[in-house]
Amino acid sequence: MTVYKFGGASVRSAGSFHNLTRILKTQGKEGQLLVVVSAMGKTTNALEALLHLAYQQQDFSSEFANLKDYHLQVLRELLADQEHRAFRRLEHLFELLHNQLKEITPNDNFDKVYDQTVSFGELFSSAILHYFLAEQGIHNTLIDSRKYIQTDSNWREGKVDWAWTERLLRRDVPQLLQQGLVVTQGFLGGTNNGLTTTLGREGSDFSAAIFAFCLDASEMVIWKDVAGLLNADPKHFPDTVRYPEISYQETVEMAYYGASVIHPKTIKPLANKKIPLYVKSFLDPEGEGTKICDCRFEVVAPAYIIKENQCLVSFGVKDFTFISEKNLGTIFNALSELRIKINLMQNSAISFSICTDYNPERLERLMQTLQDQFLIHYNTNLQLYTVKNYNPESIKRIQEGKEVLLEQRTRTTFQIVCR
Ligand SMILES: Nc1ncnc2c1ncn2[C@@H]1O[C@H](COP(=O)(O)OP(=O)(O)O)[C@@H](O)[C@H]1O
Ligand SMILES: N[C@@H](CC(=O)OP(=O)(O)O)C(=O)O
Repeated sequence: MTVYKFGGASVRSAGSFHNLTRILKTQGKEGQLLVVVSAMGKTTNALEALLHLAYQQQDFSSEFANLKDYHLQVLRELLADQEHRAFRRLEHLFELLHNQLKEITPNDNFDKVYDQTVSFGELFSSAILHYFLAEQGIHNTLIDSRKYIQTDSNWREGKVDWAWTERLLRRDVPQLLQQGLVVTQGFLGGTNNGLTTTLGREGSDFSAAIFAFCLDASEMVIWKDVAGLLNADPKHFPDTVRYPEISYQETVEMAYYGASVIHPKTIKPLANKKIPLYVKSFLDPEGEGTKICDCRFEVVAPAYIIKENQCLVSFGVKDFTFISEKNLGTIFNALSELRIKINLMQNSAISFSICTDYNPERLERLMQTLQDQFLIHYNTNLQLYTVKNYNPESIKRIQEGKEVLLEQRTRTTFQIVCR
């Protein structure tokens, strides 16, 4: 079987749903296909904004109405029968979202209500896709990924119970695939007591890889708005080159450093079973794209990766003793407790610095935890630039016009934290 993943950009309008259907009709492999879909366009951001308003007990009615209108309008454009039961289904889902938002109080665990709220984006899009494909003559079964991808209650980044997930998927999905296409949501999981979890922002690629792994897919395809995996984000670099074929290892490193085209957790399950991953363009479905597989191609072109919205935090000792392993242990424990991930780190005699994604709430809690023991300073609004397979020209290119706050290099990788 094959797994296809369509992200927000490929389902952002009625036209995109038509395009997706064309891809299924023309590119559809002989055999069985499971389609994983993300929330439409920027819906997850809109849901995050709604959640913040509700959490602060502010009025969210106009933002809610906008989101509902957007989805209903797409459905109206897709279905000729304006009385189709898909409308009732969508109305019902929005009612559930509204109830969820109304019940939120500032005392709730934010991360827990985040998952119960932000997950609606994929419930909306998958319902729309299910009804629309059926209308287009593509028989399909919609399954609820929250009932299959089992996680713990590590809200916003649920840890997958692989054995349980595999058992559930293998029990039900193979027979559904024999009857036709299976459609499901990316990004979502569920706990064993029926609560919703999410797998981390942009986690639908990872969802697709979980399905591919558990169902022994022969290949997985992620459909994007780019020609394949490129050596840089074309939104920031005008002269990119596409990798026709690249190894899992190169890709996982690029994803780790912040190449947002693939979620970093996607590669491991696929590599473990040597399932090839294709990155293809939904704008040019016939195009070759990129094959990511168990190969060892020499990568010649340097790869440029930018992580935005970075924060550089320095922990200094207060008494001129040197930074010790004990100090580092204290800092790492606090980071791990607060789920703050280090993107880059460096230590000197009397201080230790980390570069991390900027999250004001977590940073505030980090300060509270450690300020008695360390002098803590931080800078925000920074970027982390990484060049893999660098050469002197590529280093010059990324340093130009930047104020560099921290620099680090290995034999293959050059990184700067700058503004
Ligand atoms: N190395 C890269 N190669 C290709 N695209 C990249 C790369 N790095 C970042 N991108 C960006 O990733 C985007 C596609 O990923 P994303 O927006 O997450 O897709 P979706 O949400 O539709 O799954 C592209 O539009 C491009 O701007
Ligand atoms: N909708 C979720 C999950 C996701 O993966 O989306 P996309 O495939 O559009 O990046 C998010 O925006 O984080």
